[in-house]
Amino acid sequence: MNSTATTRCGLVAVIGAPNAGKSTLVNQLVGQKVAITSAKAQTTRARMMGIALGESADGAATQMILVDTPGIFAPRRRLDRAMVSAAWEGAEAADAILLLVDPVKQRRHELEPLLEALAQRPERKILVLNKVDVAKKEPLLALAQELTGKGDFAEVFFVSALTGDGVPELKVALAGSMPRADWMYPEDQVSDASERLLAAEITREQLYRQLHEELPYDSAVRPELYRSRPDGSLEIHQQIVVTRDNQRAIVLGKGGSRIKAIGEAARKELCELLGIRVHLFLHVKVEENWSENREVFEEMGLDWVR
Ligand SMILES: Nc1nc2c(ncn2[C@@H]2O[C@H](COP(=O)(O)OP(=O)(O)OP(=O)(O)O)[C@@H](O)[C@H]2O)c(=O)[nH]1
Repeated sequence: MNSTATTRCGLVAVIGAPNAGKSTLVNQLVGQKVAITSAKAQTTRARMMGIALGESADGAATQMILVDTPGIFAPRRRLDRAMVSAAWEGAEAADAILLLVDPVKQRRHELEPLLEALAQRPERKILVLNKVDVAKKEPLLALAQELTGKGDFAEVFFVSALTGDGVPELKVALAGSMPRADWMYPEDQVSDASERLLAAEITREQLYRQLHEELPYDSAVRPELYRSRPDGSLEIHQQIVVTRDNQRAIVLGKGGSRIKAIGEAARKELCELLGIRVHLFLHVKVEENWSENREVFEEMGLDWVR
C-alpha cells in the first residue's frame, strides 16, 4: 500500500499577539493540554509543539504539527528578541501559517507590522478570529473584512478556542492544507516538548496564576533534576530564578506558604498529566542577570540570539 496516498502530514505555525489565545487553541486542536495558558501576556516562552490528528475533506488521515509560538511583539530586551526569533523560526518551513486574532483586545496598530511581515511569506495563510463567545458580531465582521483586505488569507475562520466552537471546521481546513505525506510521529504522541521542560512550564504557570501582578516577567523556572524512583514515582527538582531579594520573599510568602501552595498545585497537575506519583521540590534563587545567561536560556528551550 502506498501510504502517502491516504495520509497527510505538515507543519502549522500558530502566530498572534500575546494573549490572543494561541495556547488555548493548540490545546483544543490537539484535544488535550500540551501548552500552558494563563491570563497574563507572554506566557509562552519555549517553542512548544502540539500534534493534532484529523481528517481532511477528502478523507486523508492527517497529522498536523502545531508550532505554538511565543507572542510576536516589539522586541526590547534580549529575552524579548529571543522570543520573537523563536516565533518566526517556528514559521519557517511551515505548510500553513495561522494568524490568531483576539477581536476584543487586539490593538490594530500592533497588527500592522505583523501583516506586513506575513505578506512577504510564501506559505498558505489562514486568518482565525478567536473569542467569538465574547465578541460582538458587527465589529467582528468589520474586523474580518478589514484584515482580509490587508493580507492575502486563503481562508477566514471564527472560533472560540475556549469553548471549541468552530474549531472542528478549522481543523478540517488545516488538514486539507497539509501536503500528502507519511506521518512524522507515532499516533499517540501529542507533543515533542520533553517532560522535563513541560514540568517546568507547569510550575511557571502556577507562579503566574498565584502571584498575579506581583511577579515580574523576568523570572524563570529551571529544570534541575528529573528522575524515576524505584517505587515508580517521579522526583523533580526545579529552581525558580528571580532577579531581586524582595522577589524571593514574594515567591516564598509568609512562612513559606506561597511556594508551598505553588508546589502543591503544580505537583497535582503533573500527577494528573503523567499519571504517576510526583515529588516536586522547588528552590528559589536570586540571580540578578539570569536573562543574560546563555545556559539558562538553553535550559528553557530557547536559542541564544545576539
Ligand atoms: N472568552 C474567551 N477567552 C479565551 C478564548 N481563547 C483564549 N481565551 C483566554 O485568553 C487568555 C490567553 O490565552 P492563551 O492561550 O494563554 O494566549 P496565548 O496567545 O497563548 O498567549 P501568550 O502565551 O502570551 O502568547 C486566557 O485567559 C484564555 O483562557 C476564547 O475563545 N474565549
